[in-house]
Amino acid sequence: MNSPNQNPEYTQSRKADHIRICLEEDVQFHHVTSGLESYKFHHCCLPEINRDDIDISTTFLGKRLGAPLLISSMTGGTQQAAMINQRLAKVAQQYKIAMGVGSQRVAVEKPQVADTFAIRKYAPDVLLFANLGAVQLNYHYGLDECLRIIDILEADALILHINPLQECIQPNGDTNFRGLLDKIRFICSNIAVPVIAKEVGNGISAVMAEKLLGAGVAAIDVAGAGGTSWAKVESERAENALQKRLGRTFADWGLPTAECITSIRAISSDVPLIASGGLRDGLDVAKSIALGADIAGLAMPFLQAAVVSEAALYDLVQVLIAEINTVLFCTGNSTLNDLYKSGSLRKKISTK
Ligand SMILES: NC(=O)C1=CN([C@@H]2O[C@H](COP(=O)(O)OP(=O)(O)OC[C@H]3O[C@@H](n4cnc5c(N)ncnc54)[C@H](OP(=O)(O)O)[C@@H]3O)[C@@H](O)[C@H]2O)C=CC1
Ligand SMILES: Cc1cc2nc3c(=O)[nH]c(=O)nc-3n(C[C@H](O)[C@H](O)[C@H](O)COP(=O)(O)O)c2cc1C
Ligand SMILES: C=C(C)CCOP(=O)(O)OP(=O)(O)O
Ligand SMILES: [Mg+2]
Repeated sequence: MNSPNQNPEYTQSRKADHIRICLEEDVQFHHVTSGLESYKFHHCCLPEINRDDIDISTTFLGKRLGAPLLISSMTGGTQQAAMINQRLAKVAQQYKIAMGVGSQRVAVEKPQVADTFAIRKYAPDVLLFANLGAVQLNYHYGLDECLRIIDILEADALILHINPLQECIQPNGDTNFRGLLDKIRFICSNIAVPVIAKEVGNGISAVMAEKLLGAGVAAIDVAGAGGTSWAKVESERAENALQKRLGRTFADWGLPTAECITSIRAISSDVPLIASGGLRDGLDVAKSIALGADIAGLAMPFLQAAVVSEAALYDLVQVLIAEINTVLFCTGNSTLNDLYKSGSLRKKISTK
């Protein structure tokens, strides 16, 4: 008999739990922040540019984006998830921003739900990321499964998410992480699309980024601490007091997003770098870019808008774009590259 964590119905119901818990419970970090609030842009009173001339387009992994934004990997596998993915894909296409889907393990275990991830038809021009837990490579998954999930999405890249803390708290979580770097290396050298290594809200350090890049990973999504806490989410799913307590104890564990961005950019000037984890507005996005990220991902804000309506998603992206443009205007920069090079972002002196 299958253990619960290899049971397709169990995986599918976990996907539904994740959406419900994220929307209904307070699962944000409380005591650790993204670190972005410690930075402030230096205001420029005379920008000497026309706001209409500002250009926030960029290129990531060879594809042109209208703005440096990513809808972070979230969902798939249920009817509600299909609706969410469809809405997200349409807004991504409208604004030419990047998008990831949630872990496609459920589609491997239960092929009937593969179509809940099949969003290419709604987003023909969008940079799309497939998604799988790296740990599955220790649980009978290999090249075939990776190729299958890339194919479902006609994805431009494959995200391997790395989530040791979440798997520790998750009832029946997959916690054998032994030897994964070599398995990631094998996948990287045997598939045609780039592989992105991504955490889920606890951050990737410079040391680990270096190892992952050495294994052939093409890009890093830091998914740092300060936003959605997956220890809290899984603690809400706890089946006993120990699991509940474990989730509480580690609710605020991880490396803040700002720290991950600066430390990884310091060891590599050219690694394609995604900032995410606790980014909540266009100011956070602009700060991330100024710190060295190429694009910035948000999960929770997109989920909250997606369950309201497609119109709410259009509103959200418009606001994010207006906020990024306003930062560029009020710092006197016309492009994202100018912003990065300008030194407009300063670390605030602690007043404590
Ligand atoms: N670490 C955690 O995850 C904790 C979560 N909680 C949850 O908060 C709710 C209310 O708690 P209660 O005991 O009535 O007391 P309070 O709401 O008065 O909070 C007591 C302490 O817990 C912190 N806290 C409250 N909510 C959270 C949260 N969601 N995440 C992290 N820290 C939090 C508060 O810090 P601040 O207000 O500065 O964030 C405060 O220091 C309960 O649902 C409880 O499960 C409670 C304690 C710890
Ligand atoms: C409902 C939901 C489901 C998620 N599922 C996945 C997933 O399957 N794979 C993954 O890599 N990350 C997943 N994430 C994590 C996000 O991509 C992101 O790394 C994390 O939530 C931190 O970003 P945030 O603070 O903007 O929410 C999920 C997030 C949400 C809100
Ligand atoms: C939800 C997040 C943040 C990552 C994936 O969680 P799961 O552990 O539920 O994903 P799979 O095992 O189904 O890949
Ligand atoms: Mg998992």
